[in-house]
Amino acid sequence: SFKIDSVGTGTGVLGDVKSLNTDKQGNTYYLQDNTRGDGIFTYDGENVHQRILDRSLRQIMRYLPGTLWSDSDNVFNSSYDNAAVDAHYYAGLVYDYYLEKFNRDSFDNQGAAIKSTVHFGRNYNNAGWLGEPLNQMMYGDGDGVNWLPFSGAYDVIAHEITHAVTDRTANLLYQNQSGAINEAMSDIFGVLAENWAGLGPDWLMGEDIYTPNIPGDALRSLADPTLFGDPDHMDDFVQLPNTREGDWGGVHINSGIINKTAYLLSEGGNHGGVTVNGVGQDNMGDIFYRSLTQYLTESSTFSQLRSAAEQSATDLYGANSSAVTSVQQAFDAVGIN
Ligand SMILES: CCC(=O)Oc1c(C)cccc1C(=O)O
Ligand SMILES: [Ca+2]
Ligand SMILES: [Zn+2]
Repeated sequence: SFKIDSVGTGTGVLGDVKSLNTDKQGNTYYLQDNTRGDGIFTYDGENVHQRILDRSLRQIMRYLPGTLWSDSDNVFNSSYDNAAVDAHYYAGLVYDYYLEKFNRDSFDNQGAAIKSTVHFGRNYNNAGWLGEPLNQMMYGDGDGVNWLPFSGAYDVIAHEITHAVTDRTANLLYQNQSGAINEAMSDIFGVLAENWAGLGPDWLMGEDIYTPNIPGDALRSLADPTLFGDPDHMDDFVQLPNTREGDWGGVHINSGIINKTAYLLSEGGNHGGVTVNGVGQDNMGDIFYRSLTQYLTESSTFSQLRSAAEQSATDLYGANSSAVTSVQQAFDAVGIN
């Protein structure tokens, strides 16, 4: 069918109004943005019962991606619209971030369509990137106490899309140290994208949707992971079983050590008895992006990330550059050799 670009408006999870690229077919408007790559598509998961989600991915796949989001007047201002508005708008902004900062055309660098399903499950406290064969994001509505709808936070959406970037590049195995690097990459580019978009600047993850009744907290902090119980040094690496209950070896926990490394490399500081001279957010982002896309592999360890970052800084700024020294300082500060 022919694509008819149109521009609507919508109200997000936090009540902010934003313009949306939509597709007009007849007298119906769809959350289909034809202006970026092969398109950005937002679907309604219709709150298919939680029971289904607790079953296998096979069960879930029968219900995804759901129904392409439609509207009669191109004004997406009902409360049920809020999660879809943000999923659509922020996915576009993440597409723009990767294109502008790294000249990367969508997560596969070939303009892949970015698909998201909102209202996934019932009061579902979860968000995620569903890889092959679905290749899409899913966002739960949250329970309203611990979480607001997950697409309401730009850093969360950038976190999820970065999982797709990782899958198509280093493809870091989602367990133990490689999994913690996988998680840290999503947190790092989640924060960098949010700061780039002027929606920060902070070094927190998920602060806009986490515990709406408690101000100032977040899911994770990159500046000080220990604020929310995560380690910031190898001495405190948490050994957990490689099981769902063990967070696959603590991928969302030990990521704090790599998150701290990235924060120190960017902002500088004293940690673990080491002084780090910061290189700034842009240079840190370039070093981690090059590490992720040129040097890391699916089984990379923290130590191999250090080598990748040193090599990336050498490629970008020269062997004797201060940036290479800063990389060494940052990894020394968290005890990664
Ligand atoms: C900040 C985004 C995040 O961590 O999302 C997840 C949640 C809320 C639960 C389970 C997995 C993830 C993830 O994407 O790693
Ligand atoms: Ca944030
Ligand atoms: Zn993640």
